[in-house]
Amino acid sequence: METLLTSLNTTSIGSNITTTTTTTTITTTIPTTTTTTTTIPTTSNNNDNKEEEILIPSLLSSELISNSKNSIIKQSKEKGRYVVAKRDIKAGESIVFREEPYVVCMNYKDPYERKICHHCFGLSSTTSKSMITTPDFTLHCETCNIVWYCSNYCQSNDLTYHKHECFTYKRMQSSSQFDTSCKTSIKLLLKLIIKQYLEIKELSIKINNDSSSPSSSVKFKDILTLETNLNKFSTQRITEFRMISKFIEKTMDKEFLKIICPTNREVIEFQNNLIKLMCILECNSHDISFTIPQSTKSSYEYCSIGIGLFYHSSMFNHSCNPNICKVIESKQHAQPISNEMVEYSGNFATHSMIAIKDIKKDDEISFNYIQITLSKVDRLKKLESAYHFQCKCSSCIGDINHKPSIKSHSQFIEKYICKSKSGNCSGILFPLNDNLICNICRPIILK
Ligand SMILES: C[S@@+](CC[C@H](N)C(=O)[O-])C[C@H]1O[C@@H](n2cnc3c(N)ncnc32)[C@H](O)[C@@H]1O
Repeated sequence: METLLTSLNTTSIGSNITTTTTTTTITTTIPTTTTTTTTIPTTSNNNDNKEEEILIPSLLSSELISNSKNSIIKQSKEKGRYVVAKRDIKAGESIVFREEPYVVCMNYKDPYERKICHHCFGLSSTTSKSMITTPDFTLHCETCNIVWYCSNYCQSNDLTYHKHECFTYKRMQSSSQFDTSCKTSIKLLLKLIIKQYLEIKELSIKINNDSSSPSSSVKFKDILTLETNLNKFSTQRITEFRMISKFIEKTMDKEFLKIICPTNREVIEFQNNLIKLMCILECNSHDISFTIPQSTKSSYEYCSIGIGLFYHSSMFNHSCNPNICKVIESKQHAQPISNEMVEYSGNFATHSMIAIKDIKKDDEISFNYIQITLSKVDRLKKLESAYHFQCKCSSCIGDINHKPSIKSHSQFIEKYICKSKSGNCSGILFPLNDNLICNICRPIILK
């Protein structure tokens, strides 16, 4: 069968920030989505031809974000939902603070797959200056040989997911049907399905125990409200999605599938849902990128090592002239948490959306899904093919050869690059409570 070249590739929705001293690039990646018609409210019901902006307070997503003191969600027919500043926001402030991924996975066959824990995303060494000399983990799944862990703790916690995905991983290795990036997307898709399964199971336990502990976190039903752009994908692409869907259905544990889709009708729904989920992942997933130490002294490279789906961060639209960027709290220094470091809970792929410019109340808050240093023609082409929209941002309207200024990015980096560790840490400082913290060396730096 034909290889799915670049299938479900993670096109980055992200800001690219490059430092001069190190090669740090902050890239947020939201892969393209396909939309499901039912759950996403549109403005078209009553205003078919009007480009009217409306607030959508009743929408799940906006309920989840409603606690934000910084932003509110609006919607237009042309741009779908988008985030708007509720008040003046200063450069350096966090817009969505410390959002943990709903699902996350390491890239398939990533060069660093044995040096970054597949569960917590912590690095195998917190001191090594070079990834070449950083030791490989020894703990791994001996059945599939795809997942590697920093500790028994992470391995046993990951089992909740891994026991359901291991067989598919194994089959994926010998399959020539899909390319590497497609296999990464399949990994993330599996996590999404397993998460759905775990939620169903959790719910039934709660019902049986008559427990009503409320949970405020993002749920699978919220994920289904993300943009899918379903009708905008080519027939060929949907055919590719169907192949992936069949592969997953064939390789996943039958008992497991029975829980998700107990009836025949639900099996068909499951197949259609997989297509929808693939669309959602394409339009909404983010690159997980870390600043990785290189062999040259004080040199770092920002590398994409995985992908994740972040619900709240998926509400931000793209602009080639962005006013926020995403910073991953790479937990490279997870283990040696000392008294002077913050207590950390959560996944190391947790990220923050940070203002890189002063933003005025009522301004749209957006970041760049793709590299803004590309030419306008290339940007428009990429956004259209990967995210299914025509960019009409200030940088795209006008001169065909115009390249957006990256001055604001460099200025931001200048100000928010960590200068600790004899001035060569090169992490990114992000706000935590009333302080700033470096995403690499993690000492608190008072604002
Ligand atoms: C991550 S979602 C952003 C939120 C989305 N608008 C929604 O309603 O859920 C990405 C999708 O939003 C739309 N989008 C993002 N930026 C846009 C822009 N500048 N203009 C028009 N549509 C945009 C595209 O359909 C894109 O695939």
